[in-house]
Amino acid sequence: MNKNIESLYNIARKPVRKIIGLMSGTSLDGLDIALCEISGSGENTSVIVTNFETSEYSNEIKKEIRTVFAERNIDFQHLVLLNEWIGLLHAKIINKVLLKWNLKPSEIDIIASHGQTVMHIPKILHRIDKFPNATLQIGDGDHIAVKTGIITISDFRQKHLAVGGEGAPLAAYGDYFLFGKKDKNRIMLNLGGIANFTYLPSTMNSEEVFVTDTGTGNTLIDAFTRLHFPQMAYDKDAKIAKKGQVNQPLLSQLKSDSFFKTSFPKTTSPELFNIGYVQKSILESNTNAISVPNLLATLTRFSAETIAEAIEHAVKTAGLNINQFTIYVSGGGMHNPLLIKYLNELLSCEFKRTDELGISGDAKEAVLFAILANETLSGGEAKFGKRKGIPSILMGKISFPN
Ligand SMILES: Nc1ncnc2c1ncn2[C@@H]1O[C@H](COP(=O)(O)OP(=O)(O)OP(=O)(O)O)[C@@H](O)[C@H]1O
Ligand SMILES: CC(=O)N[C@H]1[C@@H]2OC[C@@H](O2)[C@@H](O)[C@@H]1O[C@H](C)C(=O)O
Repeated sequence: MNKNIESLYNIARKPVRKIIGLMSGTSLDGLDIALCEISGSGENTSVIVTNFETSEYSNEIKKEIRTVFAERNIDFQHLVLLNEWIGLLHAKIINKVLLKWNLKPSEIDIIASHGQTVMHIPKILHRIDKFPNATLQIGDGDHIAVKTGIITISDFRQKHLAVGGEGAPLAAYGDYFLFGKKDKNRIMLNLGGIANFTYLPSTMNSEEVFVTDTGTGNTLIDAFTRLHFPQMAYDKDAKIAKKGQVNQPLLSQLKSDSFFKTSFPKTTSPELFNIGYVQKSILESNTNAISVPNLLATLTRFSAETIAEAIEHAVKTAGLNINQFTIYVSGGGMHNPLLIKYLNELLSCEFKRTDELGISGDAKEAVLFAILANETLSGGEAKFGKRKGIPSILMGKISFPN
């Protein structure tokens, strides 16, 4: 037997697997690295996150990615170069972090790499009949495997597309395995660049579980902060937005896009929610004179209202009331006090962070990819029915170090 297949077989049979989950999201803030000790699979999965770190991207890295990120007209050579460069970069970051954590690569079983999304275009975004839903994550897994010496599972989203999904959100699988609990109605709300939530009903019926994006989370707030204050990555602690007032005509215009009327599950990306989207809404609502604090307050309210309305809709459709739920928040937006204040005003239920369930909200997405890799290796029993958004499939491609 090929030695790599033998290692894979042995890892799959281990009682506890050490899996590094990697996530670099749409905010381009850095690479999240979560070292997880995972045992079991499916509903019997349990995880201990032993180490977590975000390796901040330098301005050079952010600039390189932004030249292609969500852009329709790019230098094609640059994209091809970045695919290799990001793979090498992620491998270098892992090797450095392992040294810092005093761990040898041979102590790690698997790396689960999400890669860097550069374009996410479901049919509702590209609207070209003959083409399917599409998404692209770059940073090839082979580079990571070869440069770290660790078997790497990557490119999770393509399988979801192959069975008719939109390639995202994938959070529901891990959310259900880790946080689903009989007799507890839970919403797992991730406030990333794009916001999404997983609906976990107290029945624990996997066929009722679903996940959907709701629209923008932090991406527009970040984009306009950077546009007006190029030295700032984001509006830390909402210092600027807190000084502003919500502009109602602009808010109504922002909320008028057909995305918000599309049924669940749905996904979106900065291909839709970008600076141009807001500038068009400003023109159409005749609010050109809006101040920067008022604009940031309005964009924050836009995120909050669209999230709250999507959650209310899901809960009402199930014949339940929001006060029967606890919302567990994760993602960088949980640190934005104005966004959290608005969400609290709009949704009359208990809010907590996923930290209270044992997984830090900053680490959650990286952990979720470790869970997907664990399923690919040792799971595959969980059944979610035949629904489009959460098909019962295993995802990821396997790269061997040699
Ligand atoms: N102290 C803070 N105050 C306000 N906003 C914050 C704070 N800390 C983090 N954020 C927000 O969180 C963002 C980073 O979030 P996160 O790392 O979850 O994004 P991501 O993983 O790239 O997103 P996605 O889930 O869409 O892929 C920052 O760009 C900023 O908008
Ligand atoms: C294509 C892509 O990278 N989508 C991300 C992004 O960030 C949040 C939201 O948009 C979500 O759909 C997804 O990531 C999470 C991890 C997911 O798939 O569940």
